Amino acid sequence: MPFRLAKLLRRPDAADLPLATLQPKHPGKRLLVSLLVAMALPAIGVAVASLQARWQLQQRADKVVAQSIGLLDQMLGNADTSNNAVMQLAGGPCNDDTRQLLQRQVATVPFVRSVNLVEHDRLYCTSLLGSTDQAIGLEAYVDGRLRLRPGNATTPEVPILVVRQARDQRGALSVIDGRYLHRALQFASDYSELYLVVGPLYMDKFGQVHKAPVPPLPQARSSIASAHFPYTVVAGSPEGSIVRYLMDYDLALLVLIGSLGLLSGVICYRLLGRPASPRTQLQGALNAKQFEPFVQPIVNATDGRWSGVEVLMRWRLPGEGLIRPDLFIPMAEQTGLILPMTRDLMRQVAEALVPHATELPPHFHVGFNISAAHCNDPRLLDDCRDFLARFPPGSIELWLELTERQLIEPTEQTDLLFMQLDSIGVKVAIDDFGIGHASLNYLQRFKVDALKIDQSFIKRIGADTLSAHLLDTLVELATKLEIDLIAEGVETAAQRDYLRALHVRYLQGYFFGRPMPIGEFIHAHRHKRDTADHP
Ligand SMILES: Nc1nc2c(ncn2[C@@H]2O[C@@H]3COP(=O)(O)O[C@H]4[C@@H](O)[C@H](n5cnc6c(=O)[nH]c(N)nc65)O[C@@H]4COP(=O)(O)O[C@H]3[C@H]2O)c(=O)[nH]1
Repeated sequence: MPFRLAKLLRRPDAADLPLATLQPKHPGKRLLVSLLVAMALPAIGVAVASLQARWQLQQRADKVVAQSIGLLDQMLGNADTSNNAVMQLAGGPCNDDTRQLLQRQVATVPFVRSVNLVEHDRLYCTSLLGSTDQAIGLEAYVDGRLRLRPGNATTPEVPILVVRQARDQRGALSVIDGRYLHRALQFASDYSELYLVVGPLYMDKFGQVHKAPVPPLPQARSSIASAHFPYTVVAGSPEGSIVRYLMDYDLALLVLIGSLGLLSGVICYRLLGRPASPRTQLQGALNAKQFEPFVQPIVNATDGRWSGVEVLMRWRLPGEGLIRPDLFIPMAEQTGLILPMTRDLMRQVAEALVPHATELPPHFHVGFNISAAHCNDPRLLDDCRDFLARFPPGSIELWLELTERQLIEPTEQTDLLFMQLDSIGVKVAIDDFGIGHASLNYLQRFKVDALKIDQSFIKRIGADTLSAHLLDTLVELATKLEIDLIAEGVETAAQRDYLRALHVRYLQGYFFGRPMPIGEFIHAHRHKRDTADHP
């Protein structure tokens, strides 16, 4: 099998594995968000409509109270006029002339039903009956001026409002018919109540008089006390009036808003069900710090000691576990996100390794994979400089491994970058060497410190003579160019022995250790050092 084909079979092309399949699934969250969106619009709509209804009812109540007060003050003012007109008769005889004068007031003054004279708190002359003798019940008059009654002896079913005027022991009483009062309270709408309150009694909008406290009117309440007489007019709406108002006037609008809310919830549910773009997913994962470094030991072939690590990125996706890099690295390279992802990886590795730098052998290799995009990004130099600066001098060697997944176009800029990297001591290795045609170009163009022999060559050790020859040739090439060799994918003792015999300097593979979190690596390294266990 040609090597390139073998390589493709070993590692599926990430472009064929849509990143969307890696998307975390949160059906509950999706439903919840959609429900919230579906409810948001109706909730706002109902809140606005309620506010508007409340405002309209309040405006209406204020207006109605002012209108009623205006009309009632006018009626009571008329009664006062009648009282004034007959005051000089109070205490005098109640003869036909007196009665005629009283009746004249009734006939000429609007709203006044009867006019009466009082002496020593007893009614002794009325426009209706002439002479009489009745106690007026002064204590029932509010401020000695006004008395609301559900009815009297003449018309027990019809409420009356008595307006009193008195001087010394004499006085006049003018009576306003309750039916006029009732008219003044008819401005109230279906959604509100309107009360005329006189002392402990009140009249409602139906003309009924009640001896009880005014019922609570919690919504759109308005009340005005007359400036001229001891009474108050109260308007307001009982609990539930706003809902009734909305149902009567805004039902169609509310149904429309509800339907729009439902529609937006359905749209939201479908949108949330759509996979996010790979870039969005990767960016989200980067923001959520879901990429983390694993390290795989690189072994010195001669003595079996761990002389370095290759840093391999892992994506810890909630609900999915660890994701292999070949499922997301190609997309990260295509979107350019590989640059910030690698920067973050370098930061994490430095943070985790620096505290243990003294435990590691001197010039410990730390290798990062870099892509074509890095080679056109001048910040790579700063990132490498920052990384090295965090370690004690001489404690580590920073290696950059170039792959062929995306071809590096050699330009003046890349030449300069590689020169600068070399000047700060960064080593460059060509990854997966031997399987792609660009490897040799890289070798010619860039100053390369090491070649990593691709795993496919190692796997075939002992399988056929052609592979053995190819491997020998690679080793010969590296020796001639005075470049270090690293063999990756070493899985058996036979492979190790073969590579040792060829004087390949560094070995990497499951035979020595799988990629692992840095904490685990430090632990394993200590154990190896203390037990001198070198396979
Ligand atoms: N069968 C077998 N496999 C072995 C053995 N020893 C090591 N491996 C695997 O071989 C791969 C070696 O890394 P690579 O060739 O640079 O290939 C890497 C590298 O090209 C890329 N990659 C990983 N991390 C990064 C990164 O941070 N940046 C970039 N640009 N690429 C990365 O993803 C590729 C795959 O990485 P991994 O899945 O970690 O796979 C790793 C490692 O787990 C072995 O004995 N047998």
